[in-house]
Amino acid sequence: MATSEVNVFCRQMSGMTSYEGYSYEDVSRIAKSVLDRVKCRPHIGIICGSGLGGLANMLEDKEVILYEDIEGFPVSTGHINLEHTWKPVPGHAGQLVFGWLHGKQVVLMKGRAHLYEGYDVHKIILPVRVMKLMGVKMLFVTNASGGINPDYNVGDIMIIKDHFNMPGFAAVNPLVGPNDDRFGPRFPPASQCYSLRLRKIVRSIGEKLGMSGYLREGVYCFLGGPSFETVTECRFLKVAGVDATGMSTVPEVLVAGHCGIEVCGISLVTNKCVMEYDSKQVANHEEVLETGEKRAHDMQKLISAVVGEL
Ligand SMILES: O=P(O)(O)O[C@@H]1C[C@H](O)[C@@H](CO)O1
Ligand code: HPA
Repeated sequence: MATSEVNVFCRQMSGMTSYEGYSYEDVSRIAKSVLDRVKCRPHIGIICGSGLGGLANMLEDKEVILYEDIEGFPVSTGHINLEHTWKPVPGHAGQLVFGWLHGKQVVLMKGRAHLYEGYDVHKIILPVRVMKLMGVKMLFVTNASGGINPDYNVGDIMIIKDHFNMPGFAAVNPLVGPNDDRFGPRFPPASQCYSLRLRKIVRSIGEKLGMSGYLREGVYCFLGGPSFETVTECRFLKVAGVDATGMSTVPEVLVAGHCGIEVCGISLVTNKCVMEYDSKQVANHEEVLETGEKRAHDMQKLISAVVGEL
């Protein structure tokens, strides 16, 4: 039985109607069609969060493919503004950029899709499985987040040591659906998603680069968005042991871990979450982008130095 037939069978058996995943054969075809268009053979993948795509400028011998030219790739949905004009989500371009970084072949995602755009979680993670079948062994995932930990400051760089998959409580998990063992096991562990080896390298290089004052290690929480959190939600996350919260990353990390890619997650704390009921402070995407711009250079310096060390 072909995998696509297995998928149909599983759906019929379980009464599922909403599974929108891609079969192993689909992903193989897409990976091959991408590799056919570039010379690069990447071993390292990088996913750039809001405002952090500037890392692409550091690549040499760049080759760029637009997401819209790749079968199945999610494109940024944007929004209609008050002049009734369509605008892409600021900070989220849609380019797959191949090239060399410190002598290593890398593939970089400039922009990613999010649940809040309306995409099914299986669509969001397609690029990670495509990376796997292109030969990627290590993945760096970055994002912008709001600081929950009261000791954190705007501009802090947090090495992710663990995550809290809040939508996972309602079975919003990219591994829901028929499992194909060629990707990974049915019931994968999630307690070691973030490589201790890579965390140590990032920390030691960050220290050498003089970043100790704003380099942290903590827990990232994934929420669906697009609304920022209420005060009560932020207080709940603090009690749960969360240090910073955002709207991405966890689906990609779960899928990378499932298929044996070593993962490193780095989060830029772009704003402080509102923890007081009578506060006049409000979270907003402009602040996220502004902090992203200010710290983009440091984030790029850190990731490129780590890649150089590998
Ligand atoms: O792709 P990331 O997680 O960096 O994007 C962040 C989270 C939301 O999409 C948006 C909120 O400002 O930026
Ligand atoms: O405060 C925030 N909350 C959720 N997502 C975010 N992304 C950047 N900042 C935030």
